[in-house]
Amino acid sequence: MSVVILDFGSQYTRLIARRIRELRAYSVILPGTASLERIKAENPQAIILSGGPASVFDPHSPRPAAAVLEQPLPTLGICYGMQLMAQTLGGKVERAGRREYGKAVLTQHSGPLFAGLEGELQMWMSHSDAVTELPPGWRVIAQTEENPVAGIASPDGRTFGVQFHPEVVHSPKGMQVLENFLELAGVARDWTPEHTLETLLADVRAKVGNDKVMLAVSGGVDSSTLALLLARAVGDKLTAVFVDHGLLRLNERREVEAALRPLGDKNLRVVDAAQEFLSALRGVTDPEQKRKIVGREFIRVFEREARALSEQGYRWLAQGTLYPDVIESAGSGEGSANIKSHHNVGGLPEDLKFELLEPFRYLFKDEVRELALLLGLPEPIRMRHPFPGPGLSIRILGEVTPEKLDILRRADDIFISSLRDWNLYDTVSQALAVLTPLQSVGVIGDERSYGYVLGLRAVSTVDFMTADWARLPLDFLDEVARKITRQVPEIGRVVYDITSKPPATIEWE
Ligand SMILES: Nc1ncnc2c1ncn2[C@@H]1O[C@H](COP(=O)(O)OP(=O)(O)OP(=O)(O)O)[C@@H](O)[C@H]1O
Ligand SMILES: O=c1[nH]c(=O)c2[nH+]cn([C@@H]3O[C@H](COP(=O)(O)O)[C@@H](O)[C@H]3O)c2[nH]1
Ligand SMILES: NC(=O)CC[C@H](N)C(=O)O
Ligand SMILES: [Mg+2]
Repeated sequence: MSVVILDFGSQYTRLIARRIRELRAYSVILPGTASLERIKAENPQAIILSGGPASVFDPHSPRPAAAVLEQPLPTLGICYGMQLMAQTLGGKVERAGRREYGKAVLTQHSGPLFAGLEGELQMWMSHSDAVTELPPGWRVIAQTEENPVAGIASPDGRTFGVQFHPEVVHSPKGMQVLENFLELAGVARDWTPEHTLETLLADVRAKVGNDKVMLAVSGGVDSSTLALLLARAVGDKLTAVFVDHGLLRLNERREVEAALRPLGDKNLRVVDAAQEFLSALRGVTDPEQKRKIVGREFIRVFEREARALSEQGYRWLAQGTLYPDVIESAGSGEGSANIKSHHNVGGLPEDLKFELLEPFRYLFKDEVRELALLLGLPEPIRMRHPFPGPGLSIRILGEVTPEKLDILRRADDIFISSLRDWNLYDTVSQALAVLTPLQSVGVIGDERSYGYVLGLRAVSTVDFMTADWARLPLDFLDEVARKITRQVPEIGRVVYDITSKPPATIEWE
């Protein structure tokens, strides 16, 4: 039993799948052009047509097989999906007089798709085409000020189209719309994180067979959860490698080694590669170049270890890659833009000798944390703030030098330990310090000083795709700034970053 999501290239297709999982239903994403037989093979109870960048006027735009829209299963078309439905079934789509982008308000809505939702509803829109005539017998079920056809229902009341995107967080009641659709369609709601875990275990076993797996493990939640999953799936075919690239935080290597000890000495390798990383980064200031260098150096270390450890070599390199890493690196194959090359995706060298094993590639951080709970990952690692693979190299703006690493380590440690002392660590999703190349003038003991500007950043977020800056108490920030300028004399000024994502990202590079 499943919900089949037909993908027409929307940025949000994976988000639709994620929402369906959150509603405890099982979903499968297929290409928008999949045949009806292929769809039927998934035993669907309902179908969702995603949005997409194409326009239904374009003769080359992707279309569902003709029979798909004529079959009787309950279907929800979102944006481009709704436009496809309307056009194919005898209605009309036209270029809208005014585009709708961003927040829109449904001034009117009616019927079971909006059950439990009263009054005006804010929904996120992103379209320039609009349905202007309905297929015979269909009804309008939602309108905005700009758009008289923001939602439509079929004559049998089981198939719907919505011009807005119920799957994004900026549609605060969008989940209710999706849930209503699943209810109306009678979709089974018994898909739990336990099921996800079983599916991942089975997939890994089927893929790996008798081959050996090298796991890149960082002590972060994603790769540590993956370590437990792989240990369960493939047992002693697994070797975990933790790389100390010289870009770790104060005491981090010791802490990570202690945390990973349960994997067993035999299955864990800690590699000191600081010299290689630092010399490869020498003189480099461009953020993308730094990321690519780190990505390449990581792989060179894994290749070397693989050769040293086993004659037959390792076929698989496992990484704790998540979907946001993939989207931001434009590796999703869905036409999204390159925001930054995550070292583990867009930063990989082209001549990679491993096959990648990335079971979490389509999951989001909070979903991995759910799996971590099931697998018994200790709480401090499960709730640890993320720390990017390129480490402090992307938190030192400009060139990375040993001196700057030392300054940043001491400052970062004061910030993070103060968060713990004030019991604030768990109230934010991620916190970090950034060393800028700026220097500014100050006065200490009547003398002029000239020190670096340090940025502090703390954010709250669920999926790390969007984030808001954390409203940390002013007394806390005051204490941290005093401590840092007192204990790290190279820093002359401390600033707090009050930018959300978007428009900024969480890291500064
Ligand atoms: N120092 C490291 N040694 C070995 N592998 C690493 C290291 N840092 C990162 N990686 C690999 O890169 C992947 C992506 O890093 P990322 O920081 O996003 O995930 P994580 O460290 O597992 O979790 P978190 O996001 O909580 O830090 C990791 O899952 C891991 O496979
Ligand atoms: O392993 C990683 N390799 C990378 O290259 C990388 N870049 C960003 N991040 C982390 O991803 C999340 C979103 O970050 P941004 O808002 O800065 O894009 C935040 O949690 C970042 O810390 C990375 N993690
Ligand atoms: N987000 C979408 O699905 C957009 C659909 C179509 N490209 C439009 O502009 O209307
Ligand atoms: Mg990490």
